[in-house]
Amino acid sequence: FQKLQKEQVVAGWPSWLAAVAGEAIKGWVPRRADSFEKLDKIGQGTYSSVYKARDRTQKKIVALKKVRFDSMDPESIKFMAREIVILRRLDHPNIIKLEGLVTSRNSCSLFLVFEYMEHDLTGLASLPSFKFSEPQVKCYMQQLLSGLDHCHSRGVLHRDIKGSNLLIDNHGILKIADFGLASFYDHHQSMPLTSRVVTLWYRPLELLLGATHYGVSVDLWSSGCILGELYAGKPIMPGRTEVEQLHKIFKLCGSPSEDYWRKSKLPCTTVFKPVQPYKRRLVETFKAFPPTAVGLIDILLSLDPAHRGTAAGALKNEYFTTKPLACDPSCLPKYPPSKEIDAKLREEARRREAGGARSQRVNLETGGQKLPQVIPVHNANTELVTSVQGRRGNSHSKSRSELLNHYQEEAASGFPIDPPRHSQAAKEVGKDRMDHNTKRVSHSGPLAPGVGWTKAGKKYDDMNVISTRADLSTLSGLVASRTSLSDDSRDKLGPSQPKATDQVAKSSESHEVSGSARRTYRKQHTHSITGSHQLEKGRAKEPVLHGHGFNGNKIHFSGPLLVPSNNMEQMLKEHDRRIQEAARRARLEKARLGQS
Ligand SMILES: Nc1ncnc2c1ncn2[C@@H]1O[C@H](COP(=O)(O)OP(=O)(O)OP(=O)(O)O)[C@@H](O)[C@H]1O
Repeated sequence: FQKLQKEQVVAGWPSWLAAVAGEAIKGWVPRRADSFEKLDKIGQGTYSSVYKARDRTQKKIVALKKVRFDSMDPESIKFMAREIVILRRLDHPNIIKLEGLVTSRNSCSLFLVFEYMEHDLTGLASLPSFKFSEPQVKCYMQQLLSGLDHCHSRGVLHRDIKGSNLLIDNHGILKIADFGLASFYDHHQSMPLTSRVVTLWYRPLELLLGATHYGVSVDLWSSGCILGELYAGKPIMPGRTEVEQLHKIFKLCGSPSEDYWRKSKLPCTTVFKPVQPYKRRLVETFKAFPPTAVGLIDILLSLDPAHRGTAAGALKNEYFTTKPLACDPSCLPKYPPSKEIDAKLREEARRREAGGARSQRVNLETGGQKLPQVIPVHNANTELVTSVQGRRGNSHSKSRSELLNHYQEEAASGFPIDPPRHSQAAKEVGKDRMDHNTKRVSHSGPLAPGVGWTKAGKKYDDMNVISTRADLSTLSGLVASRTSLSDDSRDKLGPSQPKATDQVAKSSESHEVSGSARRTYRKQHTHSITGSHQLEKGRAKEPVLHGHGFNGNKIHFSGPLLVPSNNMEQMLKEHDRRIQEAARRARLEKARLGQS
């Protein structure tokens, strides 16, 4: 082992990487930073900044993902390296290809080199002038499911399937990206995994109920949400909090059978089980969609994970065998470039945000025309970016720090790490990531305009038939929540980007449940709230679920754990009230900062 480590250092790898993540770099040599010319910043993730760059050696454009971690902390390195190990395990036309790593013996940073992808599904769906045709939706879904089938056949769960992680190149090829939350899994689901994965709107029931033994079905649920979204033109279950998400699932998919509740040993079932069952209304809600699409959505959004089938099975569904068939990717329209413009406008918005109330006044005075003056963009792209900016804001309640805390999962992943000696170290990593470094990002959002064949302009309501035409005005009201990032001065790939100072909404609390099921658990997650619902920077608490009170950061649950269904409505009202209260405080605070 030490010999291999030495060899890797000789090959040019930094010792901190070779020491703890040898498998991630095995057989590779690091690429030199000066063999790339950094162009635009095109993406900002929870644990990364992504740049468009020119590969001087290969003479092509690539994406460089600069991953953030603490090179002094082995756990942090191992966690980051898992993404690399997983990416290297995969090899499929519908999975993003990791082409190399950029670092050097004396460097503390690491860049992942990817093939460059011009678009993502969320961005394309946000194009106001485009509507996806049915063959096009089928084409994207086919590629998504093929990529997923490959992941699953190699023992990998993606665990964050959503439109912004589905990248699309200029030839119409879709590739699944962002394996930062991915994990290896065993088919028997014997090893526990964390339930704190998958962006909220795409998160299946069992994870919301705290499941720790799950499999490919979590990705299939997310795919069902994507399919529904592509037809509806908006996210089909856009919950703002976990409780609201559950409620949306119950209203659309019905509540689980008595048998499900009885058999499932999920931690939160007693808390969330409604007294009156909810009827499944999926078919009538989506009655404007083609029947075969509804049939597949119905399977993918099965409450029981076992009924969701497999990606391979979904590919054989009659949805794909009925005319109109999926088109060939090469037949898909060519879209205008958006990533750089998207990134520049985000940056511009950030600057304006940083300028506070004063610059807001300036924008008002100029009739909001400031942006196009700074960045000359094609009209269509201006619209595109507006809606893209909108759709990037979404409740993204994932916690990589919690993943980091989840040692069993690391073990299940097959990633070669030592068993934890003391869990506190990892907790500190998680804490550090949350508090000092990343604070997590809320991101991604709706896949905007739907296929658009019926009922234009119908108001969206969970219980109403969902319109198949997007209301873009609601989308552009979404606000992305971004992390405050510290730029690495050791970044050798060119001048560092200005610091992102977008608002971060963070929620962190521990719930203490008293009564027969007394237990304590911590959860930390981020909310990105739409429009005026921005949460204040700092700690915004989730609502009390059932007549319990806050005590500092703890919520004490006492009394019956069974929540009567009418309390769900009450609970949601309370949610809204708290969110609005937080938003009001945030506005006041912003105004105060603007004055000072
Ligand atoms: N190969 C690529 N080509 C073009 N753009 C890319 C590529 N990879 C990533 N991006 C852009 O960068 C963004 C962030 O990348 P990625 O999702 O991998 O990072 P992350 O830190 O894991 O983000 P997240 O917080 O969204 O999970 C993406 O949403 C995408 O827009």
